[in-house]
Amino acid sequence: MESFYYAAAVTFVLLVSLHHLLMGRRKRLPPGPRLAFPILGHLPLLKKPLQTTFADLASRYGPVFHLRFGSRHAVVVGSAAVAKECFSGDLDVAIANRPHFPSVREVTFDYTMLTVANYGTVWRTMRRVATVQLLSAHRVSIMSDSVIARELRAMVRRLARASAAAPGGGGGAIRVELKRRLFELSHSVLMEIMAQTRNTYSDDADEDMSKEAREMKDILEVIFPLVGVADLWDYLPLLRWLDVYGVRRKLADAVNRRNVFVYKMIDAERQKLEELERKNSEGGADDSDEKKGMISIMLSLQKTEPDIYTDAFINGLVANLLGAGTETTSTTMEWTMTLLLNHPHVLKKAQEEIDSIVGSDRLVNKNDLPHLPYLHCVINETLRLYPAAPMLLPHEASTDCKIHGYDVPAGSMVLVNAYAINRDPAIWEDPEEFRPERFEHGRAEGKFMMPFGMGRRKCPGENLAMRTMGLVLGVLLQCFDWSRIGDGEVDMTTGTTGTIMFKAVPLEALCKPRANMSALLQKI
Ligand code: HEM
Repeated sequence: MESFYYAAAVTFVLLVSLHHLLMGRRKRLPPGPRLAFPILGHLPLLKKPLQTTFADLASRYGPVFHLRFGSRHAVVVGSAAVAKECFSGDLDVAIANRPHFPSVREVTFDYTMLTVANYGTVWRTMRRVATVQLLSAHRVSIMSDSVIARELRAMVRRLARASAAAPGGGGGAIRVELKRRLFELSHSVLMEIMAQTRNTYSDDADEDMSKEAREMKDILEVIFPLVGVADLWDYLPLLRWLDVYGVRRKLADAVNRRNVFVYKMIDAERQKLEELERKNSEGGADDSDEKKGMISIMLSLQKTEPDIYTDAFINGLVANLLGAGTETTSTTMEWTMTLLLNHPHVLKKAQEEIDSIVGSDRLVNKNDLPHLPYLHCVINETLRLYPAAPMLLPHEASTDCKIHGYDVPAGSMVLVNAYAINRDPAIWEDPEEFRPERFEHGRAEGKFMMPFGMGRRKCPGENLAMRTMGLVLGVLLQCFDWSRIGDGEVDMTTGTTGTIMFKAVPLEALCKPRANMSALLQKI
């Protein structure tokens, strides 16, 4: 009997070893560095920012390589051809999930937000509401004439007033921290579209941000740097149990503040909706969806489908869009202005185009944008060099699949290095140079870049972002002259934390109303 147990145990061990051996043989993972640490895998070897480290690794291991992030497989894609393969056909679906990290869980109500939800019903419903009610071409077009134009006028007015109040008789150059103004604008546009709420401003000419935008910026400045794909806190349970670095505490505090902020918006909308319904029952109100904000529309849907449109669902979607829409758009505009300051001839050429097409009797509006091709080239060139999400958002394989002929096991994280793809020397001549002319006269047609991603999880806010950036940059260049503070070039160092490529040092610039615009600026 004893020998029977012994034989059974040996057979079992042999079968398990054979299975591992065969599986190991059959799996052909992409190449990658051999040296890895126990438990942590390659994590300690990765210098930040990751996009440049990954570009170096791609030159050694090829367009798709394999790393271990803790016990997780990570596959990094670094060429246009493989990225296109990833985001078409069945593979696009197979890698449409998002990896789940403890830090992300802290800020996304258990991964139920649009940006981080797995590919499935919740994601589909959120994406549909966001696309139809906020980000469709039709909505964006209506918003351009109303909300965006109004907020932009307010921004120009504040800058002109601050300049008029400048020491030495006014009208001179003032020092402006641009990111704050650009964040304020992106934020107030989204707030108005979602809740038809105007931000609270004091009359102080020096105030560059509303109370609400300041609060949201503070919240996002805590959250974004703590939510990345390769942070030790996410991989080492001990760090989390002891809450080393205070990550959990900081995230919980930021989420509480964000909840207070968003629920206040929702409550205010609920009251407005009740008022509207009361008037409507008396026969006197126009309650068409076109006139409502996104939150009101979801609150109406809540009445018929309460299980789907819960308060948590609405809160999550609003918080998510405020986060996804503000930092990306304002950071891209900050990079654009930085590049323009370091390339004054490009700035001048963009201004000349605006002067000749729009003139100085009115502000740039949405109908002008198709007639300002050089401005469009400037924005495209910025998106190529400084994509706000340089590795998109992380994807995850829901099933075993193949990328570029290599095996990618289910559960692997798939990272696409858009930053490196956009600078691929095989596609772009002198790829590191800022040269908007490369997009002129259809010259870049057929060339590939992916600042907004591709496939099912592609950014749904591209329309709104492109329209906002066109109008804001167009008006800022039309109304003001911009110059650097000091003689040297503006620093281009990128931040190293989180998934958004911030400018390490916020841009400050000198801003002076243009002489040909003084009559219009006084009327605004
Ligand atoms: C210059 C501005 C922007 C850039 C460069 C940008 C870029 C991106 C990228 C690269 C992704 C990830 C795609 C992927 O994972 O494959 C993404 C996702 C997303 N973006 Fe944007 N974005 C911008 C503006 C906006 C705006 C204005 C909004 C909305 C108000 C928005 C909402 C979202 C959402 C909700 C997702 C997640 C989509 C999903 O997972 O299904 N973005 N964006």
